[in-house]
Amino acid sequence: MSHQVPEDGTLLPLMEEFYTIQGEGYNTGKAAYFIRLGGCDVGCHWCDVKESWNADIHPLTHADQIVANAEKYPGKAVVITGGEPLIYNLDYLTSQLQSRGIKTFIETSGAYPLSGTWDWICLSPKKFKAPLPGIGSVAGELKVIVFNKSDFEFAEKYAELVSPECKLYLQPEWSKAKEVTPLIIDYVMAHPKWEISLQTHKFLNIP
Ligand SMILES: C[S@@+](CC[C@H](N)C(=O)[O-])C[C@H]1O[C@@H](n2cnc3c(N)ncnc32)[C@H](O)[C@@H]1O
Ligand SMILES: Nc1nc2[nH]cc(C(=O)O)c2c(=O)[nH]1
Ligand code: SF4
Ligand SMILES: [Mg+2]
Repeated sequence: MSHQVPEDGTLLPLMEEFYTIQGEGYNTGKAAYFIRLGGCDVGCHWCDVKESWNADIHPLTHADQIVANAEKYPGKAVVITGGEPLIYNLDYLTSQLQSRGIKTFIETSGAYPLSGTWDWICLSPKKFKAPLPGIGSVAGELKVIVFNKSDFEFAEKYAELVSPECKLYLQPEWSKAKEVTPLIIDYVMAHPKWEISLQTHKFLNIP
């Protein structure tokens, strides 16, 4: 049975939600409630959450319920991730969160139209399905995953498309970290507009 997700954004396929510490990028170290929506067709072969790809196995959940769950925690920030969260209309969910004083952060590939109102946008572009034009100018951070050395050139291409204030991160692909981390270290020292981002939650053994 395939989901019919209403276009008003009131029902969303929810894979999981958990309170943890943002492990990656600019907001690393901050407590946040994670909302992971199911569904993604970008197809990164190294994706660390392939269980999210099929939206149909994740229950349609009312956005009001998600907001009520998020509100229980003292950390007043949520990270909306997936899957690819921009497959869905996030206007209702984010406006409800913000009206309760909760900051809205998103992790996205940018491959779908931007919806929602955001306090922070992390754009992580992919070779497998390019971001739509426009999201670069509103991203607070660009976080490129480095799987091999061709990804440095890919990263520079997107660095030209983001705003001058956008933070620039290179993050090792987890399974290739042993090989690519030394390359990233050298690259950042030679091109210091870039910073390294590590998936610190995986070292801390937290979700
Ligand atoms: C699982 S994705 C979900 C959000 C969205 N689909 C995206 O790709 O930005 C969350 C973040 O994890 C990164 N990521 C996914 N698999 C990874 C891996 N194997 N190693 C390092 N980062 C990874 C993505 O690039 C993205 O920044
Ligand atoms: N702690 C923690 N930080 C994260 N930052 C981005 C994540 C994601 O999967 O989107 C993630 C995640 O899964 N856990
Ligand atoms: S876009 Fe994100 S969720 Fe989709 S396959 Fe790539 S890393 Fe995984
Ligand atoms: Mg993750």
